[in-house]
Amino acid sequence: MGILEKIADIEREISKTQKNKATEYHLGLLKGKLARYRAELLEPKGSAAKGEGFDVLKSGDARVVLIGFPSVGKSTLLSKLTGTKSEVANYEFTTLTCIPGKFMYKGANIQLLDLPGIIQGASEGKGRGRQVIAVARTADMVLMMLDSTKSHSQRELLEKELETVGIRLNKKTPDIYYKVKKGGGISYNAVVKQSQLTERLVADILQQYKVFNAEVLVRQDVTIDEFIDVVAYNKIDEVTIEEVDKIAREDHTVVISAEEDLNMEVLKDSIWEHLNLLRVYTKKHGEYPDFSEGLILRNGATIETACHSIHRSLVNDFKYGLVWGTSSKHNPQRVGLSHALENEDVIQIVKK
Ligand SMILES: Nc1nc2c(ncn2[C@@H]2O[C@H](COP(=O)(O)OP(=O)(O)OP(=O)(O)O)[C@@H](O)[C@H]2O)c(=O)[nH]1
Ligand SMILES: [K+]
Ligand SMILES: [Mg+2]
Repeated sequence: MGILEKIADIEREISKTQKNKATEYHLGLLKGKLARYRAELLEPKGSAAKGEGFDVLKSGDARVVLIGFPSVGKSTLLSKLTGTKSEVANYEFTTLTCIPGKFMYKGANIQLLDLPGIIQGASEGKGRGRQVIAVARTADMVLMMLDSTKSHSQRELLEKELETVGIRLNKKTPDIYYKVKKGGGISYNAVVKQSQLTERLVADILQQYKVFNAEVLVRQDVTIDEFIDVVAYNKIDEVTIEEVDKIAREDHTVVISAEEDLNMEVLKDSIWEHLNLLRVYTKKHGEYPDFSEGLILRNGATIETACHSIHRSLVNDFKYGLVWGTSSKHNPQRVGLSHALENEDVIQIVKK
């Protein structure tokens, strides 16, 4: 009998078995067996090793990837947030490939990817570890998901697993460019005013990597806060209010119940915050801004970036821009292409 048939057999038996005290033990055994077979399906063999079903086209303004141990509720969350159906079941390894969905928040189109649960040893290729991790690398943000009913050591285990493969949590790669030189020490150049980074700090960090001569260019304000990831603790409907309160106090944590629809807006908001996207509104001369639509831009965007996202050739016709908002010194401020935009700015482009 093939493995798929064995799985189907057990699933049939589970669905036929009435759930009560007397059958509890038997059902437990069946679920364990099912999880083992499904784990086998996950082991890369032959063509499956190439990662079929994991190559999902990027779409939207940003990509968020769900990573967590089996059965924490990743697929439940995907279904809830995006309306895309991803199989949900109370046994491990229900999801075997990458399932994409998308949701809109504050005008941004966010792609959310559901993946198989990762297991300890994923970093060495266990389960679909390699494929899952390869997908995680393409993400703008990794959303770590944990089960509130399980031991708190999970968080550390998961972080360790990801750090082993170089997905450094809470430490998003900042936009720093450096070129190693033969001599001359460290030459440091920041295009944007730095609130925390200093030449000395950069030299110290590089020294740790045995780099003593390099040309360093920093293109954004590198702050510690930018490196923070979001951890979602699911199934809070299953634990006491005291427990929820305790978990919620951990850093960068959102407590949710995907099934009971608890705190979904808070989660979406943390995702938005974490992605560091900007929403900028455009207006035409003599008209009110269109607040129903906006341009979704990356952090660090300028008037030039905004022009590109409005129309390919707009930059060629650009005379000057007008800006109302927190990035302008007065309202409106007349600006050039290099003016850096901030969230909720309103802009008007004046053509030649
Ligand atoms: N009580 C409770 N149960 C939940 C919640 N979210 C998911 N579940 C249940 O947890 C089980 C696993 O959910 P899934 O969404 O399949 O979990 P998963 O992380 O996608 O699992 P794998 O794909 O197998 O790794 C199912 O029985 C869900 O009904 C929740 O918020 N509260
Ligand atoms: K599951
Ligand atoms: Mg799943």
